Amino acid sequence: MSNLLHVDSLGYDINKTRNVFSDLTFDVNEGDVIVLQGKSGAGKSTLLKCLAHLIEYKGEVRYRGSQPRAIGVPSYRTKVAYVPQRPSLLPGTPHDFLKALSGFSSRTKCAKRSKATRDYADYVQIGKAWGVDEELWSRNWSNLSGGESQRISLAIAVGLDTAEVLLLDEPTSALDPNSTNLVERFLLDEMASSESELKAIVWVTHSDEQAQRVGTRFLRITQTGCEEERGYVEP
Ligand SMILES: Nc1ncnc2c1ncn2[C@@H]1O[C@H](COP(=O)(O)OP(=O)(O)OP(=O)(O)O)[C@@H](O)[C@H]1O
Repeated sequence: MSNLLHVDSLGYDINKTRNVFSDLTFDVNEGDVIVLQGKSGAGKSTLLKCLAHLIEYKGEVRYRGSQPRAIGVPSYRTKVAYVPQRPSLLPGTPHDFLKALSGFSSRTKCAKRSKATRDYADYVQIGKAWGVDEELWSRNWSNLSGGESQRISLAIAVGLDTAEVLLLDEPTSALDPNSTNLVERFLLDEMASSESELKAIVWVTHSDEQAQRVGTRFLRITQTGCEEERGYVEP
């Protein structure tokens, strides 16, 4: 299986003083669903942000052998995409957001099946499969529930279909068991489909059951490094 991300001696300090983690070295390969483990505050969300090149870090991350800056950070982020646990409060509606996103040239260039220009209806369809009513796409983000905005953000990330690696931060934390099941199934089907760009997921979850259902690898991070576990272990 080909290597997608190589993470070498990655470290993150808050304000250059407090060390959150250091010396994280691991690979993300095609077919991996890596469940990130670590106690609360260990830096799981921070690690995802580093991998998405959203915050400054020490060490190196390479995507298919190249550094994000060499690829161009906006293009890199279309290939290695971060979906936050709680979408930051965006202006306007999800529909407005999609229109703005579709206009970014980095996305248009990367789209294999012209999904950057795919119909609004296609995204709505993905959302519908997860129980998101069409009407919600035209509602202001600020008036959506946590679970609604979480599913819509994920539907947008998956629908764009430019990312080979998705970085998911507790993607179903606000969902009921049925919606959780639908989202998990959809993501694993996308991973298995040769039509989809998606080739690997780094997944943060606090659910033991979910970790067992979706994980193919289990990586524990600590302040001083990371290690592979045989399965999910409660922090
Ligand atoms: N901007 C920031 N300023 C100060 N401290 C921060 C900042 N961002 C994160 N931290 C701290 O860094 C540490 C790692 O946070 P992070 O959210 O990555 O942990 P986590 O493992 O995802 O936690 P949880 O499992 O509770 O979601 C925490 O101690 C957090 O308080």
